[in-house]
Amino acid sequence: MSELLVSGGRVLRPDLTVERADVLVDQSAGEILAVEAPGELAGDDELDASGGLVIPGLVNAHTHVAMTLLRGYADDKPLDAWLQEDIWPVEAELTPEDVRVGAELGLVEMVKSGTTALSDMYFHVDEIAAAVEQAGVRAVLGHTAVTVGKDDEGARADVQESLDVALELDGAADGRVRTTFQPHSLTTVGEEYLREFVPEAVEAGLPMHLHANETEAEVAPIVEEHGMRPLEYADDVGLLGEDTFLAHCVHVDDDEIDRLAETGTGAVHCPASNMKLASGMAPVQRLLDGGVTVGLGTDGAASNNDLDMFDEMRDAAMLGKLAADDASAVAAETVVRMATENGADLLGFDGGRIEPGANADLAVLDLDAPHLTPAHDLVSHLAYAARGSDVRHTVCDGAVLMRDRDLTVFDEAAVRERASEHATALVERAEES
Ligand SMILES: CSC[C@H]1O[C@@H](n2cnc3c(O)ncnc32)[C@H](O)[C@@H]1O
Ligand SMILES: [Zn+2]
Repeated sequence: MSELLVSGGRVLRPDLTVERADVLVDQSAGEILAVEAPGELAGDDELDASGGLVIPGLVNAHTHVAMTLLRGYADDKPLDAWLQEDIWPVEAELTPEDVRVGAELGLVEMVKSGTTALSDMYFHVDEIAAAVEQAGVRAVLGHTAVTVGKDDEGARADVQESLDVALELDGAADGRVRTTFQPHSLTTVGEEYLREFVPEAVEAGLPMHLHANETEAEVAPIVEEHGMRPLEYADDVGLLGEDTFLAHCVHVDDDEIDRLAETGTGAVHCPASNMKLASGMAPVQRLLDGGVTVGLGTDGAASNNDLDMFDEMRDAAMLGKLAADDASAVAAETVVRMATENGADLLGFDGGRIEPGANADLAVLDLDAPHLTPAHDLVSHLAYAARGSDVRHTVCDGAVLMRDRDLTVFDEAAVRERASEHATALVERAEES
């Protein structure tokens, strides 16, 4: 058994206290073995955490990792126009290789900013799974089905593919890949397909991940067509439950919050995307107070425009206060929990905390920086002051993915160069078509 010692630093404990301690990792089992006072433990290999803070690896609970190729391609538009005028036309030109390269770039960015787990919605999912396997992170993947604009045969094939991919890929990358059934949203997948396929997904035991209640504009057509609020409709077609999490949940009323809590359905807050697309302010504190598990996600790099979960924590805390008109809402501890244990809960991974028996998914933050001085409160720093670039080491499943900011899993320069080439060629193809 090979053991890794993360030594000399301070450790963020599950109760969000900070103590000086060393962390011993069983690299073959991918588990944390012990957290003990400095000097008590020894390992075969060592990661120097002196002057640093050991935190659980961050969990990006809603993203489209391959959309890094579209970073900065279309800005300053609301969701509907952004998708229909810009994003969907260029995505129609994406090749499997583009998706692989875009996913690699996104995973490089994630590992460099301390993210060790993600939940992704996209297509050409084999390519994303291959990139995840190489990156060494954990991921919940799936093929996202859209039926609007397709004939019945095309629509059914797309939803069937979502089921098939979820069943086939589950457990890939030595169990680091799990899967979800993914209707894109309540307005982009027709009712007949939801009524037919959702029970099949439930019967197969598949968790579900979809966009819901993201913009005001998508609520009215659902009420008009189905005579119910979106989440009443989602419940009616069988989408809500303990194995479902919904991205966004911006425009939810009190009854819908109760419904999420009663069914055990999770929510993923994506503050940067909601601000950039002017989708609205999610009632995060009300969701949490109502008993909903809320994780945190960046959404894709085309609506953010980065995949840095430290940014996301800061945005969530700031926007949460504005939404609640209360400076005590969505406090520092809350966003740290959202980005760690809540995200791990939603994704079904036994992580998000530094304690014996938990997955050995962690990041070491370098505190030796002007913007992290003085150190009155390190939880405050995580939420409000730290940046992804402060991460010194990243470990997932016991493996060191980044040591002293050098990636062990990818040739970063080569990934960036290939991604730039693919992004340029992709946009040229889209302009020609
Ligand atoms: C068909 S794969 C997933 C699909 O979702 C699109 N997407 C990216 N961000 C959002 C968002 O905030 N709301 C809805 N859909 C989004 C992405 O471009 C892919 O087409
Ligand atoms: Zn999304």
